[in-house]
Amino acid sequence: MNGSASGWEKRQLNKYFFNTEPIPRLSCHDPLAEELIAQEKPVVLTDTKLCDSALKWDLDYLAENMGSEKYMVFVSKDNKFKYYDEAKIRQYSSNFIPPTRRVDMSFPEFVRKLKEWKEGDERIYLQQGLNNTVGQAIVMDFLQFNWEWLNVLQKKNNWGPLTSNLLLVGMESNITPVHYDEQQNFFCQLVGYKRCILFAPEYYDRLYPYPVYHPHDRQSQVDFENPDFERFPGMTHLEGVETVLGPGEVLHIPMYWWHQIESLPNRGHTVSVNFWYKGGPTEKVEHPLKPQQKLAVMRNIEKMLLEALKDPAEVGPLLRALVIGRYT
Ligand SMILES: CC1(C)c2ccccc2-c2ccc(C[C@@H](CC(=O)O)C(=O)C(=O)O)cc21
Ligand SMILES: [Zn+2]
Repeated sequence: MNGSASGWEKRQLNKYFFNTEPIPRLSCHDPLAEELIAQEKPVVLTDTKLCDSALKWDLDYLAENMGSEKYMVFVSKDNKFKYYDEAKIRQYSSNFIPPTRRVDMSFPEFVRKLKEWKEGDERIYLQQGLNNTVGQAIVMDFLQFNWEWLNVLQKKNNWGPLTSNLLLVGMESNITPVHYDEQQNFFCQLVGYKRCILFAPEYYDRLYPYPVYHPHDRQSQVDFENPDFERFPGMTHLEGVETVLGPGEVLHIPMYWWHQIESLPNRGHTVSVNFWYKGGPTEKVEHPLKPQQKLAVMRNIEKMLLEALKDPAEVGPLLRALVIGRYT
């Protein structure tokens, strides 16, 4: 199954309160594909062969070849794996309780836990940067990725350097809640199926990101399964795009685009690799600014105000005094 989930498969997906349109699915040879990437719009590329050498990365192969290193595994009491910035926990005065905890374990140990898992147990999600500590066979597969295709796109779009490749091995039904990243992302699905729901960057006024100083910076405060429309009224106008990504398919998640990623229920564990690139420099600033640029401006204002006021509790009142009755 991929992309246009058929009837019974659609019923398998969580039903949310917002509508979505399908993300275009194109061949990487279709000029429209590169056009959408240049316009910073999401697109599924069905035939890049980007990670074909890794389509064999099933649990046994990875356990066999991921060396005896310990890998970063997140553990959650429910099926949500919300990112949090450990560095910000210390600065953030109030008592922040991390929603997941980090455990380091060897790959064979991770596979055993996956296979022994039963309803009610904590869920696990392996997230590990691909680096030279992984086994020789994995490095060989990695070197056979379709780098020339990626390098051409990187140059055409004037992106910065590739900063990291994350290897992700998750359980069916695991959810990474809606958030944005400040990098361009090519997201490759290798094993299993992931539902990817995306929202345009201008929806920052409908997805209510946490304050920048909060450990959950860049995450939405909204819980799609339990939406609080009183607290977050902008959600009622939310509209997204989505796709179900299958093995061998690549989704471009443009920088600042919100995304929620769900390993499909009852379709087995998932293996993905992502490619994060720094965004390119902004040549000449044109007005009106793009939503992505406005988001960057708002993040800088928050940081400056915090630097000036020190106490996060003073930021809201000052911004209200600045805006209400004057800019509203
Ligand atoms: C949830 C998790 C494991 C995590 C925990 C703690 C710190 C960071 C992260 C982190 C970062 C990226 C992903 C991959 C992907 C989402 C997905 O595929 O689930 C995604 O959002 C992207 O590629 O941009 C997943 C995670
Ligand atoms: Zn992300």
